[in-house]
Amino acid sequence: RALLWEAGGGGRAAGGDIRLGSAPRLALEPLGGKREALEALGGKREALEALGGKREALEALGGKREALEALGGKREARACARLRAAVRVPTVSREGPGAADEVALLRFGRLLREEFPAVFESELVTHDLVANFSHLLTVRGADGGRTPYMLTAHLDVVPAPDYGWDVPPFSGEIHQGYIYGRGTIDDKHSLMAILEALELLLQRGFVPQRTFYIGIGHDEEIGGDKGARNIAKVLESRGVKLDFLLDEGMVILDGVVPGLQIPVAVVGVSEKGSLMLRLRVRTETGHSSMPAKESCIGILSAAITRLESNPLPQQFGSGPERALFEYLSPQFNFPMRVVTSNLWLFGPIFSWVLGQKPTTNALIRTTTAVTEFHAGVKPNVVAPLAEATVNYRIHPAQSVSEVLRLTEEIIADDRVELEVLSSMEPLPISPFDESATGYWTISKSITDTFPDIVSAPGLCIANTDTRHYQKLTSALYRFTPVWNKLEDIPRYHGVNERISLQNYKQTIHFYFNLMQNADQEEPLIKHFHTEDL
Ligand SMILES: CCCCCCCC/C=C\CCCCCCCC(=O)N[C@@H](Cc1c[nH]c2ccccc12)C(=O)O
Ligand SMILES: [Zn+2]
Ligand SMILES: [Zn+2]
Repeated sequence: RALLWEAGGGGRAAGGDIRLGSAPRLALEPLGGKREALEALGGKREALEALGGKREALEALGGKREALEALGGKREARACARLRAAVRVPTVSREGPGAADEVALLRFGRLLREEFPAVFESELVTHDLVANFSHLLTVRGADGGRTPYMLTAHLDVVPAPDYGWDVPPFSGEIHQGYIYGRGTIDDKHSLMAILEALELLLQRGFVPQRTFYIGIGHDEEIGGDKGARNIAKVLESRGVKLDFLLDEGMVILDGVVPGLQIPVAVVGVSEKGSLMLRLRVRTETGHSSMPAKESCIGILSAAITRLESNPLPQQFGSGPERALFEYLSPQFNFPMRVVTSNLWLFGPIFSWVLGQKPTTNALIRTTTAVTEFHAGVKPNVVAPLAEATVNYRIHPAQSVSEVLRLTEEIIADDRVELEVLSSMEPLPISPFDESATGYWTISKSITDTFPDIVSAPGLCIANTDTRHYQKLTSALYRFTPVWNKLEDIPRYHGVNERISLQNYKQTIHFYFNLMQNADQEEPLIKHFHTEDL
């Protein structure tokens, strides 16, 4: 069937080729494959209509030939279309009971089955649906004697109100060489890239030596208690032990680490703990013409001010952040190289420097974030109740109970009640020494994909599903190869979340390399190379 693509609207012609108004060749050449490319754009006529016309479509591609070259060919164009389709399914997780969009979750499951036929129809692959919406894939290896490993990702996303976005957050639009939308870096890029890599390898006749699992949770953004927790239980009930597990987490940082001249891929070998604390003050209510000296709002505000002006003590040197800077030391510019190679001497001053910016401050201490404040009922009523939420992310050198004790000391006011909403201790440090095969498999796959960057172990400052898998392995790693400049960091859970076409292609290559590297005993040799893709 042919498509008619006229300026100002689409329509289907009775026969013939794709028609593109006044400049057909110009548009078709960069598309490099007519129908396939248009299909790759995500659904023929609908996609073109969504793109809104010839000029808009080309603009959406962000520079015609350049954008398609960035995609690198039909295969990449299809992969890109699949990620865009994934973004268009609004698998939003919200706090509270019954808040999951079950229709979207089911639709997403169907999308995976339809888009990755080689995976879902392979005799090597078993698919388990877990807790209705999560997925566990078992890819059976030829050598049953080798310890399996696991890749994990999540299919849910945080909410994305339209406000502030350059394009609608669930449109998956391409703009100037980037795919925009909620989930493009957290975490649909990783989930789709894992399946793209497996699909490609299976199409090429790849039979893994060792079994591996792919776990896809559906509620990571609200703690993973249904998805990842039950995937882990299924594996535990089967007696599975893992060599290592790789989940989302840390990323490639370019220009984020002060003084570092080259980009660094930080592999999270530990993860901060978390404490969600409700602060509550109750006072007598009544007519606002006769207020008491202090209101619950004033008392709670003062407590919060004390918490914010007394950050918890820095812990530099007692967690994995030290290893990060020691690994990276040769790559720093002159004064920083001296500092980072003599941390025994410069540790305190370096720690002070790190404490000046939110991104690096998060590495060295338990952070205190006041995230909610509610109080008052009416302008002329003395408020009976003021409540706030504080979210601590706990440095591995501290514990939940220590943070609670310090909070009480800092607030020093019995009128402020504390209620623990949820808590989790920091996760242990996973091995990254020479014998840590998981760490080195990930590290080698980073180097294979990005020859010009360094990788280093570090601390994951946010939380992931990995804690649910602790009974299966003590080698838990957190990394996806998303390339971040400093200005990109607020895109996580923020507006204009996006991934470049080039970076998405690299993400697929990373997992493609990893699935082969994971099979190798020393030396690591691959059969299929990304140049063949
Ligand atoms: C020199 C290094 C500088 C460091 C710079 C750091 C830059 C970090 C860049 C990106 C961070 C990306 C984080 C991605 C993983 C995010 C996972 C996530 O969003 N988790 C949520 C939800 C969550 C999951 N489990 C729990 C448990 C307890 C609380 C919340 C959650 C989150 O962490 O809030
Ligand atoms: Zn995530
Ligand atoms: Zn997230």
